[in-house]
Amino acid sequence: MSLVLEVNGLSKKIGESMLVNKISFSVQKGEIFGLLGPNGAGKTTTIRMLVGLARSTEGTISICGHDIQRDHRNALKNVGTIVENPELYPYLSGLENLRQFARLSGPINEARIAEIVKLVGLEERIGEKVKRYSLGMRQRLGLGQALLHNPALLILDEPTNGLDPSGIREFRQLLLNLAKQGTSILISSHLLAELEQIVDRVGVIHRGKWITTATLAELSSQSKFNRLILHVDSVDKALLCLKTAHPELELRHENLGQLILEEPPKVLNPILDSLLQANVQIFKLEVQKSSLEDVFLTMTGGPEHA
Ligand SMILES: Nc1ncnc2c1ncn2[C@@H]1O[C@H](COP(=O)(O)OP(=O)(O)OP(=O)(O)O)[C@@H](O)[C@H]1O
Repeated sequence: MSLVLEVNGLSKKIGESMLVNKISFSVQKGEIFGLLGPNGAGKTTTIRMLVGLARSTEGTISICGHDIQRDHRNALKNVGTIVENPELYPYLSGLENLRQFARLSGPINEARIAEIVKLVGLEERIGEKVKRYSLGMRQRLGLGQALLHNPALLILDEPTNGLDPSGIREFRQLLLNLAKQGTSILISSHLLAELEQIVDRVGVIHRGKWITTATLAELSSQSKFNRLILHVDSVDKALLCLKTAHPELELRHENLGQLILEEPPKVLNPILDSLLQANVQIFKLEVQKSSLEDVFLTMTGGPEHA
């Protein structure tokens, strides 16, 4: 598969701070790649370098084979972006905004504009002034602007910030459709849950350093804990029985009727046999693995502190 974006040893230093520290990753054609990291991790700084808004201190960025420093114009010709909020004129209609943007970004004809309006699902409202648009509609119009010149790579910095759940869902669907048609997408977020449903791979960044590049399945396989929850009629009876018969077990008792076994053994028969012999009624066995979010939090040093 061909590489649309290749980043090698990229750093950004301001004063004595390394905002981004020798990161390397790549994005393939038609891939949705999530750039994931807690607040202040260095996502925006990275993206600003990728779209030519900031200079790197060291390292290289290549977009569709063009080095961003040596061949700035050809590299950036292949990029569409919304960094922070899309820049829109509120007193112009959606269509006038697109036309204005088209004039600025090169020869783009009316047919392409109409195609974009359809693609971002704004046909019915495109004649209205943008100041009357909801945040979700503005975001879709911004996406339309970014796509007018049919870029191979779309770069989005936290694009669903502030959108309601239905706005997020629509936006997600749009991105999935674009990727299916071959557009590569780099999308940043500080929330794994926002990326989970669309990305092929994620790159985790923390304090400017690259932690890992992984598919969601690979991340999931790094789950740290595994627990078994036994739903029983009497936790006291079950606890007494298991502590005597299996003192090696790590048991916890949190909720009414539930006994928690951390890292249970592979074969459960001896445990269940002991409980049955002690006349404990077992209603349900529940297995819990650490979630992807837990894996991410572990990698980045626990929940964020504002
Ligand atoms: N111009 C600057 N000078 C010095 N430090 C900066 C500058 N811009 C950003 N920083 C710092 O660099 C770090 C990375 O910031 P960046 O905005 O790239 O993070 P982020 O991952 O995008 O976070 P968020 O999710 O909060 O937007 C932060 O600690 C930030 O305070």
